[in-house]
Amino acid sequence: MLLSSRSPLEVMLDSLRLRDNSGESSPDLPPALPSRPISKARLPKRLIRSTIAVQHVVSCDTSNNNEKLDVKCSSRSSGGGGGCGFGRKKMIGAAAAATSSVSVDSIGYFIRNKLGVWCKSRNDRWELGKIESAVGEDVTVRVSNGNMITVSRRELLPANTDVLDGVADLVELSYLNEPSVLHSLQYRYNRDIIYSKAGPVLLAFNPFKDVNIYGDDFVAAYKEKILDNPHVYAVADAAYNDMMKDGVNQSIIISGESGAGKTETAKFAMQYLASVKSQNYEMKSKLIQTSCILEAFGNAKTSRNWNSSRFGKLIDIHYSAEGMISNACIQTYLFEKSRVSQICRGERSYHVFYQMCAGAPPVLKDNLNLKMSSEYKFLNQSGCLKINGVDDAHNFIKLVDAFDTLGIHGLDQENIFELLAAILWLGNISFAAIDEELVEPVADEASRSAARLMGCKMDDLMMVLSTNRAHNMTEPLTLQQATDKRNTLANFVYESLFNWLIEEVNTSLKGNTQHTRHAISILDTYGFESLQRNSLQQLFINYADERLQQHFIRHLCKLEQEEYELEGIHWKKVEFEDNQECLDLFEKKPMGIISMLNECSNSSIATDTTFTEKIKQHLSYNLCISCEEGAFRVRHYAREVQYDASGLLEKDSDKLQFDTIQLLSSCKKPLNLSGSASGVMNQVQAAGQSVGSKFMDHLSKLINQMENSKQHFIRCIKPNTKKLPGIYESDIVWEQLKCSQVMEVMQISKSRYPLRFTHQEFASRFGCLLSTNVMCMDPLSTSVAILQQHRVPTQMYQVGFQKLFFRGQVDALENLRQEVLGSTRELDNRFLGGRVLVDFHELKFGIVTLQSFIRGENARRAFNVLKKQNHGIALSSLDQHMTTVVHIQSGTCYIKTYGW
Ligand SMILES: Nc1ncnc2c1ncn2[C@@H]1O[C@H](COP(=O)(O)OP(=O)(O)OP(=O)(O)O)[C@@H](O)[C@H]1O
Repeated sequence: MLLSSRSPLEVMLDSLRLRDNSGESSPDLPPALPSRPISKARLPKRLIRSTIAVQHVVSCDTSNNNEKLDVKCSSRSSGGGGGCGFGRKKMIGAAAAATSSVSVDSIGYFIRNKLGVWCKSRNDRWELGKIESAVGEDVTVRVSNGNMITVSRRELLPANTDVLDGVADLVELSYLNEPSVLHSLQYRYNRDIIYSKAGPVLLAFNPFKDVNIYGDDFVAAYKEKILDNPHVYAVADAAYNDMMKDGVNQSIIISGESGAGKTETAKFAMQYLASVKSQNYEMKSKLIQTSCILEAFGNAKTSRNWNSSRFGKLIDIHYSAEGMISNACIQTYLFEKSRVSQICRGERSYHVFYQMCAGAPPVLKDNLNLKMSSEYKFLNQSGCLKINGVDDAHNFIKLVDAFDTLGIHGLDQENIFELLAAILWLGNISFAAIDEELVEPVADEASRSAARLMGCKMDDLMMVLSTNRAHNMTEPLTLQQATDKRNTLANFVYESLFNWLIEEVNTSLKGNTQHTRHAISILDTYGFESLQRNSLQQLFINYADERLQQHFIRHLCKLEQEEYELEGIHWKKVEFEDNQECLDLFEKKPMGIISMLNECSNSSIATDTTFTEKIKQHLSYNLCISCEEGAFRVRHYAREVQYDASGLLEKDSDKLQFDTIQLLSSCKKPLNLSGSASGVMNQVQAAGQSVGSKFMDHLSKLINQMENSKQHFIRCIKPNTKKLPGIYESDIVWEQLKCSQVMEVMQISKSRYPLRFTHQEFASRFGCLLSTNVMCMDPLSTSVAILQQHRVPTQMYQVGFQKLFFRGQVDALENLRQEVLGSTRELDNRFLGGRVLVDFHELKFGIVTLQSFIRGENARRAFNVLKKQNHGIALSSLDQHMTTVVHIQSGTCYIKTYGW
């Protein structure tokens, strides 16, 4: 009767307790609870002898009788019969038995006890249900809608108890299986709780709606620790506090698919970091306004996201020693310039074009000869000019405000808009046939406006668009060549404008570099892309994504486990998929994709076909690549993508024709177009570096910068492909969790030891907690003595060759240490206080004694003088009188000093 009212968790805990007590392995074992590796601590010999059996109290408060289970751990912790020797890979005896029982994820226990399970239904969906009966391999389950289904026991997974529904950190789930994790996340998502922790990673679900959890009040609540549930503000707060406390640079790495919410998350993190301390108002508003400019010029509507960032960015916010923002800097990479002249159906070019056409005031429109967006070919080619719910005209006003805040004023703004209009007019330049194949540009409103707005001669522009001039030879152009040349020119002008703007924004954010101490960097990466036609841009985006994924698993899966292995502590290795092979495909020198691409784009005889042949010849050993006619497929960690080889080399070499550079150099507009043209020429042509190899260098610098900082990871998740609120598509979510190896990271975190000290560090930090004199002991003996004296449960730590690893309990030791140090300080103060008082009295006594002697001496001298003057008149009576006065004076001084 009593048992029937108990929760399944309680039943399981009881069963575990009974098993532990009896020391036998029951056939009715529950499946693995969170694994608790056994301590490896071996007591140094000296301590083994002297230590009385240490009792580790394992609290099992969940049992009905509230009984405490006292496990005598002296043999375990002393490394005796249990074989728990310190610092070697050992799992013999009790420890080994524990491990094997932990690894048996027996569903049998759930079946026998008719507990809650997840079962895979016929449509391949996980359903929650209760075991009804079992015959052989077949198990009948009553699912949540009341229906009975019969499945094989292999298609069952243990379910967590209801109390664990919607836990803030998924690592707290007893069973970390696919349906349990998905269920927990859905539970939270349905309640608009979009942030959850997956161990060290923050999972951020895109709500596709306003969830009212941002703004000054929330910033204040996280700052003052009134709120501490998972949130991007909490991550930013941790980064800020770690920077201030440890004096180490921090980075917040935000990743996820396109449209998962990276840019929004980065904005919220920046908002918090700009407000965390009452910052300089000007710097704060400048920082916040940069997003408006970056989004107008670098974001566009794509099929996956109406506000997709078409560049990667790293924002460094530098702080002074007092925690005030001193300056900031933005680095961008892989800007998608081809979007200026080519857009897929249903997508848009950069927002700023539409904003200007919709919102420019009449005077500016006249000056630019500006038409509606529908009249420009670069904009109308995709059949999409508007975005639902977005007011381009209003955003234009916000853009101008942002320019003003960042100090980009009057003439510069005019020049920016002139270049934007020039690009639109360039797109409208048409070509007329001069013979069957060759063409020349038409001298009309479009070419006139483009030349005027760029500040070059119309004839020069016409000449560049009708011929190729090289080595004193002039060749007329075909329609395709002329169109490509025009588009390359437009793309280049826009990219130069974008780079110029980033420089201006950085100048404005320069602030006070002298007081800079440390920085927090926010990395908002490109999301993985797989389009219908994938070319160079997608190849590099996906390579960058692959690189960052390697960084993610290296930090959260590889390094952690390698350290445990190196230190020889007990650790059950969590297998994860390493994408190193795919990365080698790109990075290997001299025969990786990027090096080969670089070599081919610098060669005058290489073609796209010879490039793919080269790939086939040199990389076919790598299982992550396969070649086809005019294309190759790469098996990325996220999914397989087919890349079209045509045009790859040209895009990678990114060369401007010589006459185009000359034309740009002659432009009168001051936004450094000519400078950019020669700059590009110098970088690309002189150094012989292709876009790909430049990007690879840039990316490795970026990764190095992050390696040298403390890292905080945020993984953004797209809950559905419809981009709508309230829809949770489990398979879409699972795909993202699986690809990014979040499940493996959680499994590692579940049993990881987040705190670690070298023996030396631990001994010197907590040595003050030992009651006996330990000065002669080595650091390991001291450390173990501290752990034993303070009864730190063995499942809370492990002792490695050089380090101690902790899962917790260090806070308690730290508090004790503070108490001990606090009372020592008080004693010191008391002692010092008494000492000062004694010193004061001694000094005072000296001064007063000196004073009395001086006064006495003065009086004696005055008496002698008086005696001589009165020639012995009443000499004896006077003599007696003076002597009495002097004695009285000296006596008074003595009494003043010492009292009676
Ligand atoms: N926390 C949030 N609250 C409200 N809406 C959000 C949030 N995060 C994302 N969104 C919505 O989702 C859209 C897409 O988000 P965002 O642009 O940040 O995605 P992304 O991952 O940066 O995509 P891309 O890689 O294409 O740039 C946003 O424009 C916004 O409408």
